[in-house]
Amino acid sequence: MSLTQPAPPVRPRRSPSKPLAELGRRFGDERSVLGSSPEDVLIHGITLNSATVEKGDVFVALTGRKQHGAAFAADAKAAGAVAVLTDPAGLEQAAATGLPVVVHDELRASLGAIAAWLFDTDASPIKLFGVTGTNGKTSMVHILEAILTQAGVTTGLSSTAERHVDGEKFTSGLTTPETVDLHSLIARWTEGGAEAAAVEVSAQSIERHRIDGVPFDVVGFTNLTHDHLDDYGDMATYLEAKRPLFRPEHAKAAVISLDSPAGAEIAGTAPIPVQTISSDPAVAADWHVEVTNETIDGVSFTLRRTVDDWSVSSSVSAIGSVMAHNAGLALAMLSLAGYSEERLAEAVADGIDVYIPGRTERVSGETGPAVFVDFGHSEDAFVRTLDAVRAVTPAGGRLIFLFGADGDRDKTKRPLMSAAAVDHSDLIVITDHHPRMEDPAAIRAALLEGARTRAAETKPGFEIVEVSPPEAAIRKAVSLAREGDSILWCGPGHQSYRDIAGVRTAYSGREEARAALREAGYPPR
Ligand SMILES: CC(=O)N[C@H]1[C@@H](OP(=O)(O)OP(=O)(O)OC[C@H]2O[C@@H](n3ccc(=O)[nH]c3=O)[C@H](O)[C@@H]2O)O[C@H](CO)[C@@H](O)[C@@H]1O[C@H](C)C(=O)N[C@@H](C)C(=O)N[C@H](CCC(=O)O)C(=O)O
Ligand SMILES: Nc1ncnc2c1ncn2[C@@H]1O[C@H](COP(=O)(O)OP(=O)(O)OP(=O)(O)O)[C@@H](O)[C@H]1O
Repeated sequence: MSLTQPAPPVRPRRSPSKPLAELGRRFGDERSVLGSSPEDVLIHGITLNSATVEKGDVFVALTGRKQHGAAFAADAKAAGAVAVLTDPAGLEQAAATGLPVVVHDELRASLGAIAAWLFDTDASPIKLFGVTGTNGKTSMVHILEAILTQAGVTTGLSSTAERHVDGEKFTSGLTTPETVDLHSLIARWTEGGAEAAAVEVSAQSIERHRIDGVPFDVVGFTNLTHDHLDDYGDMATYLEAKRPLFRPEHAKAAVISLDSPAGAEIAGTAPIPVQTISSDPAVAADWHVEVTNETIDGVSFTLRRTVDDWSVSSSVSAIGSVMAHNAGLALAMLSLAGYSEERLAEAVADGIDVYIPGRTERVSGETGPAVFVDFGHSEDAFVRTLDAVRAVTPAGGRLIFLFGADGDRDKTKRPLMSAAAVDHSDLIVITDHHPRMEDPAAIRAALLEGARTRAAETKPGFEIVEVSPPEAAIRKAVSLAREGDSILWCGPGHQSYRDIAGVRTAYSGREEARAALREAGYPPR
């Protein structure tokens, strides 16, 4: 796949086949132009992007932020589209192609119903799990998948990192696919015989109608902490963007973590059955998670249900107490969905064996410093992952922290990220991440200022190094580290590119870290 093209949606192998006339009747208005024999035109797929059109598709031309999709209707026709579905603003350009055009006033808000009709999503027997929250969504859906697989359940997954179908892995574009792509994915899971699927649900996807018409059985809430304020302005607005997931039109029931203040707010107001979970024994909740051991290979925990004192002890092969909490939340969601306690306990009796791509992922081998690559890009994620790595760093070992910040994203979090870095590590290396259209030196300068201010206040003499580009920064971090030290690199996670001035350049933080270790004489994992 090209780095600049959208990831192609996952489609069912047996394409749907529905008459254009029915699409027009159900969803079009009087301005629609269906041509002379719409009963004979069959729709076999649907897409929002001209670059991913296949023969027989209806092309959805939406009003975008930058442009109108109808500008690409001719490209869609050339690629095999048989009709265009658009809003009134797109009608003229769409009709100019000579293709039949179905017009709908509130197009984005009706795409869920349209996709559910085309893919028969309502008839899918799959148990659907959705997870939202600022941090932990990707980790959660991979943990849900791991537990279900260990319980013998055939499973699908949709995360920021990957989509999983029938044992096959597909590249993700958006965290939560566009509406029509999500319904298409559910159709593919259904066709492959999946019994359950776990879907990561971003706040952006809720408000942009991407999960419309998707009947979640149980949804989970991890936390709400400072991020995305470029999109939402303040935390109250950000919370409002998450809230609709916990309404009957989207979900039948929910498990909500009380570990951030927004949890109690959502749990107290959600008009669906809700259970709560906390890692604080002093907080009243339906479930409690207690961490019992942390090692470099993972974390052990006990999950206990308040009502009957039922408990299960297990471990998860990912480091940090947050991963124990994520595993507890996942088990509580599965229990609420109807999986029996016996089945769940048996599934996790030998631990939860999960690989979460680029989340506190260890890339170092048996010798040299322990090196972890992570996707964290917020203050809370920094604190949690730094503490997780600290807990598995041998006594006397230093924790070296390498990080950058996203360009063109919430700038207000930069000083907070730097302060967290100073507070929770022993030495920091500031570098670049995705500068996007910003000047990378200016982003580093903001991070440096935040770090120097915090260090001057609380840790005089604290060592701060600035190195650009990140390929050089990770080598610098490795050169500074000794046996027994740990290096945590937050930012690149699972990704295989960097966005520099709007151009995606091939690049993998995990591979750069492995190369840096190899060059230093430490065979990596
Ligand atoms: C702000 C936002 O949500 N933007 C989304 C939106 O883009 P847009 O409105 O700017 O689209 P546009 O470029 O004006 O184009 C208009 C229409 O023309 C179509 N088009 C465009 C070009 C072309 O060659 N052919 C074509 O058909 C586009 O598909 C689109 O439908 O519609 C596009 C097509 O579906 C999305 O790819 C794009 O997501 C962008 C990539 C994005 O970054 N979204 C972020 C905010 C997002 O949703 N993030 C969350 C996760 C956040 C997190 O947890 O960190 C997510 O769920 O991924
Ligand atoms: N429950 C949690 N609470 C706080 N931090 C967490 C939690 N689970 C994972 N993290 C950390 O948060 C960061 C992001 O993790 P993850 O990718 O699972 O979350 P996410 O919600 O999918 O984020 P994104 O939307 O950015 O992909 C990582 O640093 C990870 O180690």
